Amino acid sequence: MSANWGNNIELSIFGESHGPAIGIVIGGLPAGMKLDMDEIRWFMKRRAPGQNQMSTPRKEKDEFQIVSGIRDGVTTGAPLCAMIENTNTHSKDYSELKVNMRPGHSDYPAYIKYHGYNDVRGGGHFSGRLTAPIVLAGSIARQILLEKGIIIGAHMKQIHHIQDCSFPVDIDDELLKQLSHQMYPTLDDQVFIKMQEEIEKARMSQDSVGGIIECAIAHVPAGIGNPFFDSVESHLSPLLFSIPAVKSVSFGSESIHQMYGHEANDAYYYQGDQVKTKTNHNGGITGGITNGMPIVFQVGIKPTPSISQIQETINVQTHTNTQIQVKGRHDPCIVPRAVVVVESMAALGVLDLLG
Ligand SMILES: Cc1cc2nc3c(=O)[nH]c(=O)nc-3n(C[C@H](O)[C@H](O)[C@H](O)COP(=O)(O)O)c2cc1C
Ligand SMILES: C=C(O[C@@H]1CC(C(=O)O)=C[C@@H](OP(=O)(O)O)[C@H]1O)C(=O)O
Repeated sequence: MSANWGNNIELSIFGESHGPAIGIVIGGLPAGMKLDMDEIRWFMKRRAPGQNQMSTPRKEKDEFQIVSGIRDGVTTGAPLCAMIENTNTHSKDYSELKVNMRPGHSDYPAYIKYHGYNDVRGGGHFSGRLTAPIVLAGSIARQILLEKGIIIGAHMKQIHHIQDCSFPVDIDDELLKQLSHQMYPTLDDQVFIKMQEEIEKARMSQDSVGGIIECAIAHVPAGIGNPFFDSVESHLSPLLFSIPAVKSVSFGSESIHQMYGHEANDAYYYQGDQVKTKTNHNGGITGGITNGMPIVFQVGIKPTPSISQIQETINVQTHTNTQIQVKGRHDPCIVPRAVVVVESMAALGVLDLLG
């Protein structure tokens, strides 16, 4: 298995959901950066499981230990290694899943690729739990980016059929800061209650729902990125697609393909010395290169695969068709906990792009 990424920074994640610990090694961080540990803890809390009925009941505090790369809270420039213990595993829930493959999860392809040696407990190395170290690394990246004036924020754009508004063209820094300090950010504050009801409805029917997260990265200067293979979209997408359960990534206005050219083209204008566009349907990127407007993208997340309804599947030991009823503790919807994961991946991607 390979779990490494990055050109200018280097990320390597490790661990399994039911192993002793999970963690990350980050190389290429600047030396002399004072880390705000309380802010890192806040972002970790936004993702942590077990906080209410919208989440898996598995309670994990997600306290972290930084074992290298900082001294007296300041980065030394050496690779930073951070670890998070797994403290609340119920591995018995997974005893049947070694042979009965969960539809929608990694079990069957992983069984084939790793000849049955892969750890299925809690999703093993495929687990959404591995996004905890990603949030940790992303929180550090955000602090470095903020020194350059770059601010990131995201909101729950859609849960099942319930929709929030889209980002306005002029995204206020205060709005992004406010979003990233909310546990479950939406632009329309009336919509969250409906989203919550939709998740609860799915949970009560032993089912799950998915949705869309929309993210904005403000103040990335114009001129970052390359044409073709290393366009900004090409650079951010692998990180976003590596979040478990992400099935789509799109940049700019979701409806751009339904527009006429005169609607899709973002008209330029000068505001003092600053070049801006009147609309931002291209999401701050044209020709693979940033144009100075906020980078805006949407990430589509599928419904959680592990649901407790009876489903059709196969038993790979007996080679028979069978049925499965998944036990254990699962998120009825991944979206609320994944907002900060998307923000974190965005931060890591932009930090790597800036070099
Ligand atoms: C934050 C987060 C939490 C998740 N929680 C669960 C869960 O409780 N149960 C589950 O079956 N999948 C959960 N997933 C999704 C699975 O890990 C994912 O669907 C699986 O690894 C298969 O990968 P794929 O959906 O990308 O194909 C979660 C993902 C994330 C990002
Ligand atoms: C623990 C987390 O989420 C887990 C992600 C997950 C999966 O299959 O992705 C399966 C569940 O694991 P378990 O059966 O051990 O409770 C979730 O609880 C977390 O995100 O921190």
